Amino acid sequence: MRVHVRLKGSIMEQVSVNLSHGGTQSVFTHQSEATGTPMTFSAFVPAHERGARLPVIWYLSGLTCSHANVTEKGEFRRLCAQLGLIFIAPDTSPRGDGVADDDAYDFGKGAGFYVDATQEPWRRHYQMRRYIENELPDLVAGHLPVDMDRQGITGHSMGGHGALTIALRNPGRFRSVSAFSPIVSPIHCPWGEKALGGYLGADRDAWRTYDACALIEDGARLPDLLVDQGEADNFLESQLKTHLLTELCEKVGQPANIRMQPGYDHSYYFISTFVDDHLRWHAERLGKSAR
Ligand SMILES: N[C@@H](CCC(=O)N[C@@H](CS)C(=O)NCC(=O)O)C(=O)O
Repeated sequence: MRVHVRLKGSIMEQVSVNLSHGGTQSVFTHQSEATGTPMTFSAFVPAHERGARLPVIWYLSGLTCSHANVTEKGEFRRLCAQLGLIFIAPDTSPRGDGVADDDAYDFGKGAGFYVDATQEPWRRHYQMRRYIENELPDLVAGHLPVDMDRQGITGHSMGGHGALTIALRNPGRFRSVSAFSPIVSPIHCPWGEKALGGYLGADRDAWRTYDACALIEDGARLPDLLVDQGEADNFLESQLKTHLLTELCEKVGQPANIRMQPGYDHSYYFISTFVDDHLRWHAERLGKSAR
């Protein structure tokens, strides 16, 4: 079934829709003004009464991912249906033949790092901050039954970095913030140095607004924070460096529940194990659904 939904002059195409746990799991595409490309995202909407508006969780994915990874492997739908949470999963970069790319998995397509690129050849299409912070919320608010006063944000790895930095830069927008194995300080790890250097140029001061630890050091705060991190994650020591966030939160009095989980790795087996905890944690802070 393909449905064209037209609103406010924009067209969002429903590429697929499947009934699941009584709600609808859809995939949508639309032409993005921010990236200048078609963009795809998935949306789970629980069963709800006509006219009801439900709280929304934004889930930002990690390196190499599209909307599909968490949609297929995240195991979030049963509890989202029970708790009445809409779950939105965007893509991680612009896509298409005319979009600049790199052979490496950690730069270019699938690795947008949720920044607005300023450098060539990236700046034309790699405008993921503007897309995630502004364009997609406006589109979703206009088309789906979301209550934009009850938003939570989470993400995995590069997407955990995205969730933390977007929440820190937009105080008051998100009532709940969490992350799975986030990159807590891209300024201090090879993935981040490569991406921020490539997309933003050599001036490291320009990177700080894309670094959760730097934003907290510069005074930004979250309502509170839940993080789960596997202790058997291959990327923990070299890239994720969870201890930097733990120590900083303690130092500046930022409330945070940062949990190290013995034996768990970086995969969706880990995420799907703890996703229920995160959804309940968000639901507690987003209040009861009106349904
Ligand atoms: N082993 C991966 C490294 C990248 C990776 O682990 N990506 C994580 C996010 S940082 C992921 O979610 N991958 C997709 C999946 O597991 O479905 C590769 O080289 O492609």
